[in-house]
Amino acid sequence: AIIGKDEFVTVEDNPYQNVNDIANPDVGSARNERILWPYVAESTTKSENEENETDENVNKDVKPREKRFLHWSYPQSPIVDMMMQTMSVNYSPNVAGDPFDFLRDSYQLPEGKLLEEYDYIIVGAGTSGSVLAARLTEGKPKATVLLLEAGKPEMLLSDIPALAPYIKLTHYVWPYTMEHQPGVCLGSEEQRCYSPQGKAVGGSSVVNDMIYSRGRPQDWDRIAADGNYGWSYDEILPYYKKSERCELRKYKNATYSGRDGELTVENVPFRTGLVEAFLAAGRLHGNPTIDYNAPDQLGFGYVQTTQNRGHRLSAAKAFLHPHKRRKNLHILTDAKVTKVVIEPQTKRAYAVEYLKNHIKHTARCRREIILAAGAVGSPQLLMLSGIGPKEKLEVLGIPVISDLRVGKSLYDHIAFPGIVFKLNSNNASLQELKVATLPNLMQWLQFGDGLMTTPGLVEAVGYIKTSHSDGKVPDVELLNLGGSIVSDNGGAFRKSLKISDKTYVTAFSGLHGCDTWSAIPILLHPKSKGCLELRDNDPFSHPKLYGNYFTDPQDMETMKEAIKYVIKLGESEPFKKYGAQLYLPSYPNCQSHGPGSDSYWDCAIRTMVVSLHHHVGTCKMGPPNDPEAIVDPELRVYGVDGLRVVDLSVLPHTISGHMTAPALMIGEKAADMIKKIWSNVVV
Ligand SMILES: Cc1cc2nc3c(=O)[nH]c(=O)nc-3n(C[C@H](O)[C@H](O)[C@H](O)COP(=O)(O)OP(=O)(O)OC[C@H]3O[C@@H](n4cnc5c(N)ncnc54)[C@H](O)[C@@H]3O)c2cc1C
Repeated sequence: AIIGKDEFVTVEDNPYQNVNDIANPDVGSARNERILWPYVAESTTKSENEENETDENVNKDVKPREKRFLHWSYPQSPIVDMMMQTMSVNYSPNVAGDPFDFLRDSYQLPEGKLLEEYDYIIVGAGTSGSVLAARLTEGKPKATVLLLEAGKPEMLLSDIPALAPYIKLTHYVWPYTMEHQPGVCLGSEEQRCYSPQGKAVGGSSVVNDMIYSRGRPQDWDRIAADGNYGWSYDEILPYYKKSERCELRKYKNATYSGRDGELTVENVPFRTGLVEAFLAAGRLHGNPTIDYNAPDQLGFGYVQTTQNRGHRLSAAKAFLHPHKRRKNLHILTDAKVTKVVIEPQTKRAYAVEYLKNHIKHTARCRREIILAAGAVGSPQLLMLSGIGPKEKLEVLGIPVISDLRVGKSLYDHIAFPGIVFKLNSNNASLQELKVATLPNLMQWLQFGDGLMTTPGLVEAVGYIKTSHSDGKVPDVELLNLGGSIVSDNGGAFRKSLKISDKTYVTAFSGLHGCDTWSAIPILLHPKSKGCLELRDNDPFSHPKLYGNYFTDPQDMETMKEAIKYVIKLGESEPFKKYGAQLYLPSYPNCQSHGPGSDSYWDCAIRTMVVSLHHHVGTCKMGPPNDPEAIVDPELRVYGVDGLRVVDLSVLPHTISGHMTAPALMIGEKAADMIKKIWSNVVV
């Protein structure tokens, strides 16, 4: 049964909800009994926006739950391939000496060897690079593409949404750490903020939290108004729609959603009751419950994710895996590009150097080299290849090809995961001991639903404008969790943020085993500007990343206001039934500040601030008269022929949302621009 507005599932009755079960009670309950999951939900709360939605309509929209084993559409490893499709072993290793290679997906060269020369070389099979490669190799005439990726293909474990925090601790990331900044990230290991990026076929989409959000129309219109033709919201919307296959329960027929793309966007099939409290608290404070990607509405909404029936859908799985046998698409994994080779006289990029199995290779290209190595990898490669600030390159002994301000701007979304409410309930929040069970794993394997589908605890997203916003776009996002930083008792969640043992244990260990709730405020448009520099001329060194967080004092004020807003939500009526009490951690370095005082929050923020790893701006896009621009609005590098950058590094500043959807959109748009330019050339 679905209960009425303003009523809530009581904590004692039913702490958890499985959305599919609610929609299909007949199918759901029987199945759940069989797979031993004890917390079968019977009810949920209707939001105000769901008033018109009859139970019948909801049920009609939701696909019946099916077993997945026998018809899984994109198997994840050769072993699974083998189990599901054939009885014969057709596996040959990708990387000699990698003991886990047999568990990973594999990308073999279709005819076993590389070509002498390619039409396009793409560096980085990440979020943008995957979609770009897929589009450039589809249709006719058949252009040849070499896609070079430093990381490895994904595997079954990276498919499980609940394991997102763990994946960030594996070799599927470049473990970048920001340079030390006094007074910031005081609670992080070595007092340095951690900012990993994905290193995998699929890039950061293999390690991210799967949240799908597109930013506000005004974000894109602002970018266009700065002289970037083709980037207004109306012009980019078709590219968002092109990738998307919208499977949202309520909004799949929205005009701004895509239905025929490869990237499934769906709600998480599992929710705790806490998300209803968050949305209800939002409504009480004037935030309607909406589709937060709707261009004309601002408010709170259930999280939308890049999952396909409860499995992570990385860019690789959506755009590369289905085309791995295309003869004109050659994908090399574990291949780290070290340099773009540019003819010094003509300034034309014609080859890349890369290392695979410790052997240096050169790959040549006829038309274009496209860097899609991400907001850290792409500027690093440009500078190693002689494109960057002259004075810096000369110091490092790198011959200068084009003197551009590469890396001079670096923006990021930063967040504060330290607001925790203690609940006087049992089983209201997600706790690792209850999530990480064999029955839950079996449920996920069989049906792709249940607790394993929760993406790093995130259940809803809200956008607000503080008194510091420009009035046009929200300046804060709230990430609502079905738990908090303590939900795994100091395990992968806080380790993936590199919060130090000392800080964590002193501040939070008192909450171990307790039910908790948290919402994380994120600064969407920090004014503080960071930068990126080469550490040296070794392509294997990590570049220096300077966050310069809170160097503009307004950022601190915005964050404090956002924290107060979350506290207001947590103290409002919908959370009363959970007995929610704000917990003020005693951080080791903040003990001289009265708990809850303004200076306490200042200190707490400086201790617990974390990066959301949403770097942008390092290869800024801009018109020719922009002295900071690295690429033009068609993403061509100024001063060099045959070289583009196609990833998030080109965005001039942050947008009001997360970054996967924009990275895919950039890949789609770039593919169209490139195809158009070369459309008259016969291969
Ligand atoms: C831990 C984490 C969580 C996140 N959570 C979310 C979220 O929930 N929702 C959301 O929308 N966004 C999220 N993001 C952000 C988003 O996933 C990324 O910003 C986006 O995917 C970046 O896309 P990209 O194409 O620019 O780069 P990437 O996807 O990072 O791709 C770059 C690729 O280039 C490769 N590469 C780099 N250098 C070289 C080289 N020299 N040679 C060969 N290959 C190279 C890398 O290995 C990588 O595979 C998260 C990011 C991270 C890291």
